[in-house]
Amino acid sequence: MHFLLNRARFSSSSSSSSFSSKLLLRTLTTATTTTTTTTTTTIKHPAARMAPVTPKPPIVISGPSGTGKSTLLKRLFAAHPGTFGFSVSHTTRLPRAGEADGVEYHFTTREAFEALVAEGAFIEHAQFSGNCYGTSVKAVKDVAAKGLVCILDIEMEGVKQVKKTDLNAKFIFLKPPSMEALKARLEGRGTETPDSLQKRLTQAQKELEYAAEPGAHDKIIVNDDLEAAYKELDEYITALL
Ligand SMILES: Nc1ncnc2c1ncn2[C@@H]1O[C@H](COP(=O)(O)OP(=O)(O)OP(=O)(O)O)[C@@H](O)[C@H]1O
Repeated sequence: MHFLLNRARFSSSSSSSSFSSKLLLRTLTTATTTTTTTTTTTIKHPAARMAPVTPKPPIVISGPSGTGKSTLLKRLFAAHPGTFGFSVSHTTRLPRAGEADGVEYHFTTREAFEALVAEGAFIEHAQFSGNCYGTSVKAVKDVAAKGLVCILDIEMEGVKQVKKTDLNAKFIFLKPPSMEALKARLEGRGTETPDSLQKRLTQAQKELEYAAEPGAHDKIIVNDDLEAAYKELDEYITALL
């Protein structure tokens, strides 16, 4: 549940109140699903002779709580309007007034939700305030199918789950300059109790150890100077696009 709550905090500072945006699962792709085989064997229309568009991979950004993921992603989204798409999460909670199935969420029963869990449909799922929430692999692919790029802002366990899927994601790790700086940022954000601060710092240590494993991530960015970190992130993602 820890990582989902993190996303909830992110969302509270964003314009949307839906859980789907809290998870920040967004598909970054410009592609259709046309394959090379199809285009070389069946095309007749001139447009179809063009080189097939390569699907852009979802981009997973992870890093300890307080390292600056939300800060950098907000800036990235603002700088590239129309590039990123939001995935729609599943939830067992009832729709609120104005919420439509398939828009804010895929509203589902607990039985249906558990069936999806059993078949391994979710990248991550958790309970929050008595309701289940989950982000499915299909939800990420659905955004990609709309011609948008997906960013998944998740923690270490989510990263490991994504690696088990066929999403072919790219993994960026945002690293704090030091544990002291991380602690200062979390304290400065004013969102933590002494207990939650300690939990986040303990978890941060685990994330840093995982990130040190060879091949855990495709790109590691140290968020020391915010401008420099943003530039590095923007350049890396732009190159992927
Ligand atoms: N390079 C930086 N230098 C100093 N402060 C920073 C820097 N980057 C982010 N911050 C500040 O650190 C705090 C934590 O950043 P942010 O909330 O973006 O972290 P996060 O990784 O999204 O955390 P969580 O995973 O808990 O959502 C914020 O108050 C932010 O303004």
